[in-house]
Amino acid sequence: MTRYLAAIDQGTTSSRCLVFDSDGRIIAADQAEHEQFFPQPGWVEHDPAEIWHRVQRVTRSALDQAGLSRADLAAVGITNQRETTLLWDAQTGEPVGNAIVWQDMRTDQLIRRLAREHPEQWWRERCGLPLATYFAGPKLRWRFEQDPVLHRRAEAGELRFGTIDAWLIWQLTGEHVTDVSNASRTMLMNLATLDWDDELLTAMGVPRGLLPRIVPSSQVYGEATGVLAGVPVAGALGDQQAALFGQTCFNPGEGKCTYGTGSFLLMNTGTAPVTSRHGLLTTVGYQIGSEPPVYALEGSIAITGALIQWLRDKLGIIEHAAQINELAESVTDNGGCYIVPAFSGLFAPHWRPDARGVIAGLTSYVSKGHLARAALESTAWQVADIVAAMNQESDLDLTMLKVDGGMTASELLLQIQADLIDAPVVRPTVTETTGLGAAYAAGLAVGFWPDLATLREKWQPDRRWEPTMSATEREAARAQWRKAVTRSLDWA
Ligand SMILES: Nc1ncnc2c1ncn2[C@@H]1O[C@H](COP(=O)(O)OP(=O)(O)O)[C@@H](O)[C@H]1O
Ligand SMILES: O=P(O)(O)OC[C@H](O)CO
Repeated sequence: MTRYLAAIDQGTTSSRCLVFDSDGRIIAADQAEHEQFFPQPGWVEHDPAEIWHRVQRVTRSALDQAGLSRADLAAVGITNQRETTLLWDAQTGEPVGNAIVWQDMRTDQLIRRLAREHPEQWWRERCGLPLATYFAGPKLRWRFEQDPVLHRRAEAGELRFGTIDAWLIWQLTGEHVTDVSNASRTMLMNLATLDWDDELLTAMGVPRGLLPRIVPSSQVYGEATGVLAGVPVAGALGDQQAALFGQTCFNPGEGKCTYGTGSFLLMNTGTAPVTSRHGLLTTVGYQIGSEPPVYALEGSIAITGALIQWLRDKLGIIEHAAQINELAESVTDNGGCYIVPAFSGLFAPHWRPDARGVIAGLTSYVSKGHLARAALESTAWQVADIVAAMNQESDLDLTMLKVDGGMTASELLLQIQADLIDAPVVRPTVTETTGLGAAYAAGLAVGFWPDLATLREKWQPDRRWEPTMSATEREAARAQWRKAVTRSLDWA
């Protein structure tokens, strides 16, 4: 009997496989990191073959841990780091070079050229995204400009393009498809038609024959071979959209923030896309089968947990990420110190590739405790800026923020967050919402769960943080934070 669902969560630093029971509880999980390649400053690459090996390994071992065989699985869902771009050979299936990761900034100059070819508004109207190094389309054009032979091969139909979802589905089933939430991050898909847009393809120099077929987020794409032989591959979502789904944000105005290496706040805006005027992205949230798509507004932040890793690995002021909290609790405030971790420029709502990190307000009074507190505050301030932009954007005010991701182990961070957004912050019992969302999408497609209402019933709060800070105190601190942000600009 098939009583379980598997989710493959292929993230920026690691790949996970999670096995869920019908109540949405995790019964087994395994995780493996893959190598990060930094061939030049600002460049980040992954080896697609290594990723596929890691995915197979964690899938096998999660099933072993649970004492299950693949016949026990009703379906598998895929969720993935988004925007990361790769090419493979259509015949052999071998990757052609490394994947260019979403954080990679090599397309900076190209982006400036693209901005001269078409104004910002032209891009936004079609794909809902600002021109930025972040997205897949510019990465693809960069590869073709660097290597005209590659471009000729693409035009001759010898290559396949995909984001990580498409790569994994291709490996598992041999189908060349991408889910609509991932496609909405390429700058190649038209947000209204949900098809590849001829004007965008011409602007990016991308031949249509290279591209996967765009499919709903919840649908059977094919049957797996190999490690999951016979299991329907039945759902795929970009990882942040999967977390939105796993947090059951099914109604307009419901939103979540996932705090990991970076942080990503998405708010469901319903079945019509909302064009951002305040530096957010318009993206597809999810699409269930033949139902209309659900859109979301997103604020993407490149560096949050990665700052804690930097304090650990490069400054050595802590040994383990969790120690940041003890250190931050050893002081009562930030001692006047603000950190703006613009290591890869600033993403939403600023979109400033020229920004670089700053520590502002240093005096000889500042201790490592103050730095630790400023580091947690920098995460909360960046998210608060997104919440402010979200609330300006539409009449769907976020009245409560659902949170998840590795950094939500920090209760201090979540209290600071509630204070800075002046709204409650709620952490659910299952914080692996990304994997859960992918499992939900796959489970709906095969009838394992009947409907969204059933999924919503499974969401349980674990803990809630209420704001305690006075408005005067918050606005004074916000003014300091904003000043620190201006100091980070126009550096690179
Ligand atoms: N107890 C903690 N307090 C604060 N930050 C933490 C804690 N534990 C982990 N982190 C941070 O959370 C991040 C890992 O979260 P995770 O959701 O696994 O990230 P990702 O999916 O992006 O790899 C790391 O950047 C780490 O610095
Ligand atoms: O893999 P994560 O969790 O760092 O998420 C990365 C995002 O999908 C980038 O858009």
